[in-house]
Formats: sequence, structure tokens, C-alpha cells
Amino acid sequence: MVEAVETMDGWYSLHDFRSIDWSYWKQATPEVQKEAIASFEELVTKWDAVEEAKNGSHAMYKIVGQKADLMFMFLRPTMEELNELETELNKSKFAEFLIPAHSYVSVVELSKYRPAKDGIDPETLPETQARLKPILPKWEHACFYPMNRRREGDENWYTLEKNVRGKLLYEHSKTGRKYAGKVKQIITGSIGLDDWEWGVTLFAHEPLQFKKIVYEMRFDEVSSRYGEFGEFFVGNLLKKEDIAPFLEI
Ligand code: VOV
Repeated sequence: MVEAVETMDGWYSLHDFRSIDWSYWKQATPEVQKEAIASFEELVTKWDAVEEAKNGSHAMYKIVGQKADLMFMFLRPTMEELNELETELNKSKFAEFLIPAHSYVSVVELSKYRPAKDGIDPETLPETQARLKPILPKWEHACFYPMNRRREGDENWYTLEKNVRGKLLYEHSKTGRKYAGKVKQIITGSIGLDDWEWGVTLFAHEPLQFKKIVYEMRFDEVSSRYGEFGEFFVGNLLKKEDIAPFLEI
């Protein structure tokens, strides 16, 4: 029987996409708009404190195109905390002007394809823990998309031996490493949690690097034969201090 790979799982993740009801927003009085902006900023202050205490992380991006206006990526130790966060956002004054656009639930994942070095379980290493519970980079651009590994005829990831899968992922990582400093990836696993098998969140200083890396990876066997992709979302960083100017009419 083909052996599954053991995964190391870290913080739970929620990608929460919202559209802004701009017509409704434009009709709101300046006082109401002020109150809504303040409620949003207060939430961000709370999220910043959680991140400061290393109990989670978050990032906010303004999505380009009509799939959504905002993407929030939240990381928390438990699923309950993600739920609380989402509910608190929904109860805020600002949420009166938001329309849910999309969401994705997953958990930060690393896999143990490589044999343990010197018999040390990689999960116990501080550098692994830092990758499983990452503080999200507030790089200028982010790109999110879900993906599956194919399970069709001769292209069935789940009938490949573990060492073969490990080798293909090693080749994949060699392409990825060429983008060091240009693209940072957070892979979240969502088998049993959401509609696709993995969420791919990429951060870059330069949006063209998303196209370059995704294109180059399309030629890696692990993507060309075994990759299936969902909807892409791409956006620009929204900093707390830019919330008011962004919403100003
Ligand atoms: C930005 C660079 C980059 C780098 C360095 C990198 C490296 C690595 C390593 C070393 C490993 C394996 C061990 C682990 O850590 O799990 C992975 C694993 C994975 N990757 Fe990756 N990946 C990158 C980037 C990167 C991208 C851009 C994509 C999307 C692929 C595409 O075609 O659009 C991706 C996908 C994945 C997935 C879905 C997995 C899990 C697959 C599984 O079956 O388990 N990844 N990845």
C-alpha cells in the first residue's frame, strides 16, 4: 500500500474575502463613516496585539478586480479563535458595509518527506515551529489560490510511492528556491477542511513575480502532471494607516 506522508501542522488559517457595498457606503453620513472606520481600526489594533504576543498573525490586502475588495488572512492556534475573529468582524460597524465574497479554511502545513536528520524530529526544531506559526510578511502584494493533486488515470498523485512524491516535491522546491527574497509562500493544508486540498498564499514585492513563479512551476512535473488549480485572487497590501484614505469618498 502507498504510504501517506506525515504532516506537521501549525496555526489554523482563514482567508476571508469581502466586497465593499460602495453605494451604501457613499450614502452613509460622514459621522457613520467615521464610526465604521474607527470600528475597523480598533479591530486591527486588537489583531496587532495578538500578533505582537505571537498568538497569531494577520494580513490585509486590497483585491484587484471584481472577485472581492478585501482579503483578510488570519492565523490562529485554534479554529474557535478564527470563528471568534470572524464573528467580531461581522458584528463591527464596518461590517454593515461589507458583503461576504469568499472564504477558505485551512491549516499551515509542512510535510515530512525528507528523512529526519541525525534522528531529530524536525517538528521539534525552532525553525520548523517558526514556519508552522508564521508572522505573515506584510509584503506589498499577495496572491491566493487553492489547488489539488490530480487523481485521474495515470496521473494519480495518491497512487505514487512516497519516495517518488518526495523526489517530485524536491524538484519543485528547487524552482521555488530561485525566488528566494522575491516570493514567499505559505502552504496551508485543507483536506477535510475546505473544498480544495491546499491553499497557496504567495507574497511578493513585485506582482510580476507571481506570474513568473507560477508559470515556471507549471513545467515542474509535480504541477504539470499532478496540479489542479482553483480561482486566483491577487491584491495590494492594506496598512492600518491607509484604511481611512482608502475608504474616503
Ligand atoms: C516560493 C517558493 C517555494 C518553495 C521554496 C517551495 C518549497 C516546497 C517544499 C520544500 C515542499 C515539500 C515539503 C513541505 O514543506 O511540505 C513544498 C510543498 C508544497 N508546495 Fe511548494 N514551494 C514554493 C512555492 C510553491 C508554489 C508557488 C506552489 C503552487 C504550485 C503551482 O504550481 O502553482 C506550491 C505548492 C506546494 C504544495 C501544494 C505543497 C504540498 C504538496 C504535498 O503534496 O504535500 N509551492 N513546497
